[in-house]
Amino acid sequence: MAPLQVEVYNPNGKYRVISTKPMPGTRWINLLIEQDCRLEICTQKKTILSVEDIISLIGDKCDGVIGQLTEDWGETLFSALSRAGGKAFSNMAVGYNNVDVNAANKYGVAVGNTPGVLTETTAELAASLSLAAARRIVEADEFMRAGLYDGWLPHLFVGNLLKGQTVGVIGAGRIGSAYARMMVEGFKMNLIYYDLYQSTRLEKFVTAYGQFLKANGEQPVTWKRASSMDEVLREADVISLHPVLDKTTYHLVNKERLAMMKKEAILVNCSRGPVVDEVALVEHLKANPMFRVGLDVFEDEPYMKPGLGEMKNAIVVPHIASASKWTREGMATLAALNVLGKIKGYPVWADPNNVEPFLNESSRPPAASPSIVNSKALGLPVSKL
Ligand SMILES: NC(=O)C1=CN([C@@H]2O[C@H](COP(=O)(O)OP(=O)(O)OC[C@H]3O[C@@H](n4cnc5c(N)ncnc54)[C@H](O)[C@@H]3O)[C@@H](O)[C@H]2O)C=CC1
Ligand SMILES: O=C(O)C(=O)CO
Repeated sequence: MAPLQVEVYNPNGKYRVISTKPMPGTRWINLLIEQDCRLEICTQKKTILSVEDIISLIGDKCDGVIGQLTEDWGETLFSALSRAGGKAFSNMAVGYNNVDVNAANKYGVAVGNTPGVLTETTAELAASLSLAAARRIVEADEFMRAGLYDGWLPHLFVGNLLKGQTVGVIGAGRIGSAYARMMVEGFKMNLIYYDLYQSTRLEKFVTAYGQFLKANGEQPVTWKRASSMDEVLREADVISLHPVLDKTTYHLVNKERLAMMKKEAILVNCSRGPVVDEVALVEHLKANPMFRVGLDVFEDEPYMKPGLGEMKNAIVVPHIASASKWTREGMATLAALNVLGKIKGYPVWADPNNVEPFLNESSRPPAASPSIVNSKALGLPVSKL
């Protein structure tokens, strides 16, 4: 196999760090090279690197790797990294369903992710898809560009008014809660949510906003924590999916559950494709033309299941929910600092829900790894900062 193309920074650095892709911004590069890392960025023109590609990048000596959510980080890669002396890996993503954390534990490799910095950006895309679906923006845009508009008509592209409707959130963690707040405050929707845990902050937010509306003579918004996911599916007009992908959430939305939803409901997925049974979804879209979806993620990325691309009632975008400049640069910084922190023997940041101090460009980041998902399993020290 011919060696993959790489760009090398600080060739005489003591620690060899690989990034399997070029990432936005330069701060992450500077932070690594200032701390004695030789950085090799793979610049090969190939969107998804195979396990063999990554093994060849790791080579005989490698201290840490920054990788992507499209890569299969399992036993083979962690054993290769460990043989090369590596102790650190970070996904440039908050989701890490592409990583076998048990395999990483076996080889003593720390696994980093990038929470928080993408919360609002991802929630904003979910909100955009919700609005685009409710008001049929993509269909209307295509109609206009096709030269079909010949004058205003009372029935032209009639959609749904969100105000006063119910928004349903499944997985009310960081992103799900941020999305819920946007839809409740921005569009005065009532909230129903389902999560394994209670989201007290979210509940307090909706209560306070409802009181504010009431004090101003408006209809107050309401919230409800559902006791089952099915309750959300039956009651909500717009449903957005934000859980992690694991065994419990695989095909969470299947044929039976689609059938429970309102005929004119909107379903948004900015979590992971396999949370929805996409074949069942295509059938449901065909049978229910007023049901609409906004999808950022797909079961077999980069592919769509047959028929999905032809459905007028589906809006599809290529996994761009975290794609704002600030967020992507911040993700690169967090991923680099996860790897650097482990290499330098720094402790793990105590609160992965507050990574702001790492993102402030005018000061040095704390001497810690921002977010290591297997820190407990590896018994890593926690920062007291
Ligand atoms: N489309 C995109 O570009 C992006 C996708 N994501 C996806 O969004 C996911 C969530 O991210 P965060 O909000 O930061 O994570 P988080 O950990 O704060 O939230 C996930 C929530 O899902 C809940 N959950 C887990 N299992 C569940 C179940 N069976 N039923 C209902 N809820 C369940 C958890 O209790 C938690 O509150 C990531 O794991 C990732 O897969 C994240 C960022 C960008
Ligand atoms: O962070 C993630 O999990 C993504 O899907 C991309 O931002």
